[in-house]
Amino acid sequence: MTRPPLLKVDNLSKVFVNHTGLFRKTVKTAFHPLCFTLERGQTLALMGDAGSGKSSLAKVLAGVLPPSKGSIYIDGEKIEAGDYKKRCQLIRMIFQDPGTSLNPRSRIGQILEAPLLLNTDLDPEQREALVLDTLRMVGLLPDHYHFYPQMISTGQKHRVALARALILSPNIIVADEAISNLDISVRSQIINLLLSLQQSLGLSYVLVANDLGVVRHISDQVILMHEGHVVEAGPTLRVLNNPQSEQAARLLQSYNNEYRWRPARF
Ligand SMILES: Nc1ncnc2c1ncn2[C@@H]1O[C@H](COP(=O)(O)OP(=O)(O)OP(=O)(O)O)[C@@H](O)[C@H]1O
Repeated sequence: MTRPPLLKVDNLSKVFVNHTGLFRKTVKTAFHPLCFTLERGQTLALMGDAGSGKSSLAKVLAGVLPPSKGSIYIDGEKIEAGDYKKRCQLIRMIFQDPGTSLNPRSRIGQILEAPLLLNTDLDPEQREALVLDTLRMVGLLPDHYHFYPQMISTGQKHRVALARALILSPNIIVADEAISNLDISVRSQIINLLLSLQQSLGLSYVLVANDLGVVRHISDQVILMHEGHVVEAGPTLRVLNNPQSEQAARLLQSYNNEYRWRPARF
């Protein structure tokens, strides 16, 4: 029997309904029904112009937002919307600005311990050992356990955010433009770290990306979005080098104009 894909998304959609008065509401479709699969150890980049639905899709995948319709399967098993405990052991999210998503009043050790307290039965010693291992895995020192977020650099904050996502050993990490605002050298270090973790742990990534250089360098598949619709999807090099529609070509052209990043070696 063939193994199911690691991630299968089936007719997933998101509509925001906001009540603006007693009998009034606004309805906004963030993304229309879409389907895709992602294999183990592979990276999918979500690209598209502002408001095309990338962040909403990332949040629905990670369980931060409930879907309006459709299903998500991991390893062939359907993930139910309310099953947070199971979902966060399979799929974890790094938010748009990891710097501000770290509580300034908590030490790094406490920040990393929090998901373990909520989701595992590990005792304090086991939790501390796992936190220290995870700090090491992302290139931080045991001493960082006692630091507060404001005592470390932006690049180190990104490493902490990555450690927090990794600590429950998920199969998939979803990152919402988590690397786009970094300066070039820090960005290269984080990208290299993501790639080496992917190789050693067999992780899969779904990355909301706004830089063609990054997408070309790290992703295997791309989904191009516009106004909540998938304009084009497929293997990265095929989509970037040979877009099949005028709309996809136009979208890529706008990224070309903003091209900023090239892989660098450290
Ligand atoms: N909570 C919300 N309530 C209502 N509409 C929303 C909400 N969040 C997002 N939207 C709308 O859904 C659409 C998709 O937004 P989303 O943030 O997913 O797009 P995006 O591609 O990530 O954009 P950006 O690159 O600017 O972050 C937009 O029109 C946005 O205004």
